[in-house]
Formats: sequence, structure tokens, C-alpha cells
Amino acid sequence: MARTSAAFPWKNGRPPHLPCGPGDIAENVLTPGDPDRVALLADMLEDVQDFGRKREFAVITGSYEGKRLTICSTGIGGPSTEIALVELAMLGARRVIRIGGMSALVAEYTVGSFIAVDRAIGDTGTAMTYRAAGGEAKALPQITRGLVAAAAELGLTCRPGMVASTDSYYFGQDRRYRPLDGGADISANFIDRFQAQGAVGVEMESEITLTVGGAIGLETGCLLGVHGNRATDDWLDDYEATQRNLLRIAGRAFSSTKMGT
Ligand SMILES: O=P(O)(O)O[C@H]1O[C@H](CO)[C@@H](O)[C@H]1O
Ligand SMILES: O=c1cc[nH]c(=O)[nH]1
Repeated sequence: MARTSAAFPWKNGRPPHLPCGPGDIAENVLTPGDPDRVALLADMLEDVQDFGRKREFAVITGSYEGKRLTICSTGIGGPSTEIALVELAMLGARRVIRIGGMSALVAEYTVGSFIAVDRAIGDTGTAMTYRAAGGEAKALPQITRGLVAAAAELGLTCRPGMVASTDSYYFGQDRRYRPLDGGADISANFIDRFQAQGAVGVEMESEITLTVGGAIGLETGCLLGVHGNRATDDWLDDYEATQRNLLRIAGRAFSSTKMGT
């Protein structure tokens, strides 16, 4: 039996993490964080092939407005997002748009609206690792413009903007740790600092998607739905409609001739 290489543990063209093989992945890919959103969005595609799920990675390929499209979840944060992007690229992905949720840092960016990320900050560990390979946390401008234009065509509010990505949902986003015994409240004013740097939102995968994607030659962008607003403390309890609109906007942008083949 052929020996598996530790340096490259793929077998018969199949990667160690994504539940897919040669020919399964479209050139255009959407990457939500949550694997359940892959199932949620499946009924919006035609001719769907469901490749199942391994760990946090659920993958389907189908077509949307006549174009072949893969949806692959990344899980939360940097390390699993890097694995998804590298394995997707090696299976044939060329263009990846992260679709997901964020909390806005500006009162006017109300829950249910959308941001097309043009740049991300945050110094997440995975992004810092990939800076050594030349990655930069910038979206391809045609993708950001395509997303804004597609949203306008659909009558939805989508603004371009810079977001901050964090490696931590609680401390790193100034969410209070509330110990049962009423002990110390820890906070480091990360949100104030992100606002001062000009970020309009906070989430956990955009900096990684743009930096890793750039370093390995993918065309990348990120489209985020405003699930919460830290300036007004609003929170969207039911974000199914927002998630479906993320696919409508990004799918329409992929169909646009201005955004590549
Ligand atoms: O809506 P998704 O894509 O899951 O993304 C956001 O939600 C998760 C935190 O609840 C993080 O992954 C964050 O980036
Ligand atoms: O507040 C939020 C909302 C979505 N995703 C995050 O990481 N933080």
C-alpha cells in the first residue's frame, strides 16, 4: 500500500480535511463560518452535489444564476480558515468570497445591512504567519466593487469598509467575562482601538481570508452581514434572511462579467 507523506498527507487527490476530491470544487467559492449555513443555503442552488462534512468543513457544489459555485464552511477563526483555503485552492478554487456575520462598530450600520470588506486589520496569528509569504489583508477591488454593485441591483444596502478580525470572541471583542462568583471583569478596550483605527466592524475570519488567499494566489473578498451593532448594542436574533441575502449578493457578483470568468 502506498505510504502517506507527513509533509503532504493527501491520498488519491483527496485532502486530509475537506470531504472532497478532484473535480468537486468550482472556481468560484463562498466560505461561511458555520457548517449549518451550508445546508441552509443548499436550496438556493441548482444541481447540488453534497460532499458531506468532516470536522467544521461542510461542502456543496451546485449552480447559481447559471454559474458553478461551491459553498464550503471554514469553522471559526484562523487555523481552520487557512486549511479550507489551501485545500480549496489545490482542488481548483480561483475566487473565494467569505460570507458571514460581524458586529458593526458604527451606529449607522444597522443590523441586517451589509459590508463589502476592502481591507482588514487585527494581527490574527494566522494572518501574521502568512505575511512572511507576502500576504496582505486587502480584497481584490473588482470583488468589493462587484459586491456593492450586486447589492444595489438587489435593492440591498452594502457599503465598502475596513473590518477588524480577532482571534478571540470574548476578551478580544471586549465581551465581558461574567464569573459566577462576581469576580474580576477583564477588558482591554479592543473595540475602542479598532474604532480609532477606522474599522467599521469586527469578526474573526476576514483578515485571514484576504491574507492567506493573497499569498496563495486566490482572488478574495469578504461580504459580511451586520448581525450585531456594538455602538447601539442591537443584536439580530434571526439572521436566516441575512444569510440568504449574502448568497444572493455574492452569487450575483460572481455572475457579473466585470468580476472575472
Ligand atoms: O458568521 P460567521 O461566518 O460564523 O462569522 C462570525 O461568527 C463567529 C462568531 O460567532 C465567527 O466565526 C465570526 O467571524
Ligand atoms: O459580534 C460579533 C458578531 C459576529 N461575529 C463576531 O465575531 N462578533
